[in-house]
Amino acid sequence: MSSSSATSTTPHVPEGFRLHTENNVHILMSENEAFLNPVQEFNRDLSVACIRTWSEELNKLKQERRAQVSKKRALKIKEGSAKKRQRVNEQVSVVVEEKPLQSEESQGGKTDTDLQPTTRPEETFDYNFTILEALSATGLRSIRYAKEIPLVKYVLANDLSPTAVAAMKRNVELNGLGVEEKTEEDGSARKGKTNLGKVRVNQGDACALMYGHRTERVDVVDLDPYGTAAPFIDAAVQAVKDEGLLCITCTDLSILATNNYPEKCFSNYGGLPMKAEYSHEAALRLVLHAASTSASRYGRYIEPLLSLSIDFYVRLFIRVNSSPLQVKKALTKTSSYFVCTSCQSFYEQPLGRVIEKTGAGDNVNTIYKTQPGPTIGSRCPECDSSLHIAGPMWSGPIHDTNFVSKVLQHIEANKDAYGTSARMQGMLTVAKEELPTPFYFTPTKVAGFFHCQTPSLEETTSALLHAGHQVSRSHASPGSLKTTGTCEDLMDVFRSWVKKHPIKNVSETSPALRLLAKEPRAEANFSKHPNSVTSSSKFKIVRYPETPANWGPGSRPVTGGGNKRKRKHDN
Ligand SMILES: C[S@@+](CC[C@H](N)C(=O)[O-])C[C@H]1O[C@@H](n2cnc3c(N)ncnc32)[C@H](O)[C@@H]1O
Ligand SMILES: [Zn+2]
Repeated sequence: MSSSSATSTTPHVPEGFRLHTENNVHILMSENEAFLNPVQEFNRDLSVACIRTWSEELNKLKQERRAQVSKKRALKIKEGSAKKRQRVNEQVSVVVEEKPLQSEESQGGKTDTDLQPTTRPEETFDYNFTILEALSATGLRSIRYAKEIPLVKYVLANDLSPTAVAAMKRNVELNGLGVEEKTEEDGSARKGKTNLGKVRVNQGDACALMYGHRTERVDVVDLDPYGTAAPFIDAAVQAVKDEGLLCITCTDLSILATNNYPEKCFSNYGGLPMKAEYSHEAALRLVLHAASTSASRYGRYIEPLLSLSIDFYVRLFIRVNSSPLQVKKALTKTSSYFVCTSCQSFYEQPLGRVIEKTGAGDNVNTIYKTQPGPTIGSRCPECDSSLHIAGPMWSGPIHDTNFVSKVLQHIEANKDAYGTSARMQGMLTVAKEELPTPFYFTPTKVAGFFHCQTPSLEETTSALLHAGHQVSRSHASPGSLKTTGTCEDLMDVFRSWVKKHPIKNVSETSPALRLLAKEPRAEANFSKHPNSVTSSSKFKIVRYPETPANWGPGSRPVTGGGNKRKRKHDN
């Protein structure tokens, strides 16, 4: 069961409402009042697990730091009292040289240990943290955070729509999180006020609220809007504390992961999307780019902890910190890509580089330079087709393996706490092993470019491993592989494959012939490599589950201030 104190009894459902229950949180729904997408349970489960893991790690860190500070302070006091005693002794010995020094006991029974500050034992200190959910709708997510994450101090749940806010207040009460507030005038208790409890409801514009928290920052900001989160990112990166967590959902994959609206993608994320089977990873990198450039403006930088492409949306968990040095390095984690219009080979064009020069006295002078380019000619070296530009986008790692392992451990130990734990385990196991290098491919797709029979995942993996490259899966697509090899290395594997499995009936104009016009630099070895089975494929886990029922971002309710009809770009 959920780790929270759950409301176990089914509440009374007033006429005109229906009850939605997710993980012991009850939500009253009425027609067109506030938005709720049941398919997003996976998103909410994942968010509870990630925020909880992040908070427990931060708590440990704060406890360690506190213990160190107390230790140092105690040592200083000890040193101070020893010196003081020495000074007193010296004075005494000068005045009455023959008089022996007093023992500690005779100084009123005080010892060094007694002079230390009376600090609480470190294990009793817990860092209770705050969450700001900028776009809360029914409040389901905020209520789950408040009930299921032990270290939450309170959640600030906000929505622009008055009807959503009314629903939220009702749901907070329904789940036993409303508190009584004493009125200032007569001190009488009024039931139903929600601004002091564990979920504090606010009606207002998300950006206005977040900009209001620029000085008094919160620990976690969660953005789960309709469509794009882009208009909220600038305010969000400023509202979150150092070491804080920024959680972002974007459902506008028609913009982020296709080439249909490049102008819209550029205006929202500052980079261009790509048309390729790996465009969903590009979508993640474009959102990270938007977060990184926004953060940089305020002397802050991002560390992606987990970046997932799921069903019809992307969900990212990003740590935010301040450091002028790391801000400068953002340039070196940003690239554009040239993508072949036929065979989807990609060529990275990094934007910046760091040069470190050691000067006099071993002083290291760091200089930032632009990268030379172009890194590629105007045609694809593999098939001679034209190339399109994508990005700039984030080119650094998209997950923190250590963090993903911790989330996995938490889910494994709390399987019953989540409705979607099997799927979470599957996806995170793949994400944990994912190579940090950009993009993935599927043997099926590449075989399609060659018009050849498809080698199995094991054959493709083995050939790449035998050639000295690393291989992993990608969480973003079933049957996909990532490799440290170049696109030429991959194409050579397929050129070798075609020699063993010749193709027939290919038209003279087919790009397949152009791909085969190049000889492979070495003959690929398709025999089973001992490392070809990654641990994620050893487990019987749901790595790539079926598309859930009622799949999709859902549609907005038609009434209420912030709830307008769905726009063209919303999904
Ligand atoms: C997709 S729903 C949120 C779903 C919710 N996070 C969940 O997990 O169930 C988006 C919400 O954003 C609200 N909204 C839209 N624009 C807003 C703005 N500028 N400020 C605050 N809320 C806004 C809408 O009223 C809607 O309730
Ligand atoms: Zn090509």
